[in-house]
Amino acid sequence: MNYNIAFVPVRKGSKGVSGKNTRLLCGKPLLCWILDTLVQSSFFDEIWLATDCDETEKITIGRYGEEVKIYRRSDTSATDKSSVMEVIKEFIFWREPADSDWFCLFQSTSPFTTLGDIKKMLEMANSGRYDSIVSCVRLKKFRWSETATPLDYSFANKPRRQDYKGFLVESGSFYSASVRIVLSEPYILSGEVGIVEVDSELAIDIDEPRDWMEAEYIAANTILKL
Ligand SMILES: CC(=O)N[C@H]1[C@H]([C@H](O)[C@H](O)CO)O[C@](O)(C(=O)O)C[C@@H]1O
Repeated sequence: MNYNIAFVPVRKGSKGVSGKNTRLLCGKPLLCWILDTLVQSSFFDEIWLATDCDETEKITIGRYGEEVKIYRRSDTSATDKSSVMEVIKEFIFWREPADSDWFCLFQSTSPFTTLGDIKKMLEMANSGRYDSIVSCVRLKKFRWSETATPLDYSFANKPRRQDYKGFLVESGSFYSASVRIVLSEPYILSGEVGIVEVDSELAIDIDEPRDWMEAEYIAANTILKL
């Protein structure tokens, strides 16, 4: 069994939807949707929130106590230009987990990540077949090239949507890898990559105000009705 570390980075200066992590999505701060799921899962040996923001820290301590640990990320890893790898590497240099530990990044902007998706990802991790794992969603759209050529069919043989397999797109929900990969490679995905295909109805990645409205719709009409 791997030693599993869940890591959720947030920052106060988020653009697109301002203050989104503390904003209430159907009555619950956005950040708490993924943290609730991680805590309820009991799949993780450690759950970390990496933040530069007092308010997210306060909400997290108040709701989860010791169950979610706080990592105060540096200002340099929390600018508009910072890549997520900066805060991940900063955290790992500080925390010094074992090379064989399994590091799981969850984006709070995908609040409807399910226990089933996480279980599948950790089972794949435990199988020892993968160096890293990413969540993807299947889209049944027909892509076109910039030079006006259809990429997914020929004019002579266009499939019906029901018969079309579609293609996979990163959902943004989670990314995971052994600590060895995270430390030695430029990106969290590397080596033999496994894919967890997640439900396209739930796999939102909140970036723009329009995404927030869609998330509210999904929360009200799907999640809270389950
Ligand atoms: C792990 C990772 O790569 N995260 C990146 C995500 C995903 O690429 C996106 O959520 C996929 O949908 O995009 C950003 O938030 C963005 O471009 O603003 C930057 C962030 O570093």
